[in-house]
Amino acid sequence: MKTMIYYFSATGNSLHVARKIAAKLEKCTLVSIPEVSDSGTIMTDAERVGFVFPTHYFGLPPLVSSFISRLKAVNASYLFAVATSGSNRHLSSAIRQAAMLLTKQGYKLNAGFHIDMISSYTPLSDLPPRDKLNGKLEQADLAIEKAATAISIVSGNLEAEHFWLPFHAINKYWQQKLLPHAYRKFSCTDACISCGNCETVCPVNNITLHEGKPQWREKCQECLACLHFCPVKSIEFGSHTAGRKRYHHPQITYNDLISPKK
Ligand SMILES: Cc1cc2nc3c(=O)[nH]c(=O)nc-3n(C[C@H](O)[C@H](O)[C@H](O)COP(=O)(O)O)c2cc1C
Repeated sequence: MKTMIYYFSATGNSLHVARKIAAKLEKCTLVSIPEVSDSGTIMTDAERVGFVFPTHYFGLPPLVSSFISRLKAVNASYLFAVATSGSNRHLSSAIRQAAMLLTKQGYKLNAGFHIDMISSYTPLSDLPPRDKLNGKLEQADLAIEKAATAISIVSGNLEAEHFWLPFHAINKYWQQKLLPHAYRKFSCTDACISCGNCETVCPVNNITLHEGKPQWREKCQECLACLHFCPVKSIEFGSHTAGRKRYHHPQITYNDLISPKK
């Protein structure tokens, strides 16, 4: 069964999940959503089509919603979505949102999974200590294995999202009212070594170096890849990230996340 998995990942959690699922399937291709986001309609003739993405503000990242709305999966008989997150699975509308977008396109979401991992949203809370972090990722690997098995046997397992409507509303508010101004909250300290990693790792090419220092424009998705992959921790977002740890999934590197076009 020909399979296509479209993923978006800023700090590697979702890419790790996408790779683990792909390893269980024959004839599976992984495609980075930002890589194809500039094209209009996205066509695929795969029979099994999946989406793997982080939960952003209790729902879908806008890049992912826009992508799903433009997909033409002409032969698809099984569609699945996997949302990675940093906290409790019930506080999300991501799978429901993906299902609604697909319904609008005339498709049915057959399976949806939440994988609790490590939160990349360090403006809210710092990372756990290393042993706790590793333990959480081990638990996540078990959940990924279960989801991958279900997907490999085309099981129709759609995980419930209780009270999804308020979270859907929060996600829309963030997308419409807060996200357009998010880029203004980034700053760069004197520790910056002008390496350009932030510019290269930004999935939407929203950062340029000006006199050696990063400048953020309006297209920001608030994914925080720039902050987490700065080798000298010189990038801050708002006033709470200073002194907090940086994160990427231990099995995913900076090179795995940068676009081959760069
Ligand atoms: C802007 C933003 C908002 C987030 N919102 C949530 C959230 O509402 N609930 C949650 O559990 N995790 C949230 N997270 C954490 C991510 O969903 C989680 O760390 C995810 O696995 C990151 O995936 P990635 O490494 O593939 O980017 C948020 C992260 C970011 C950057």
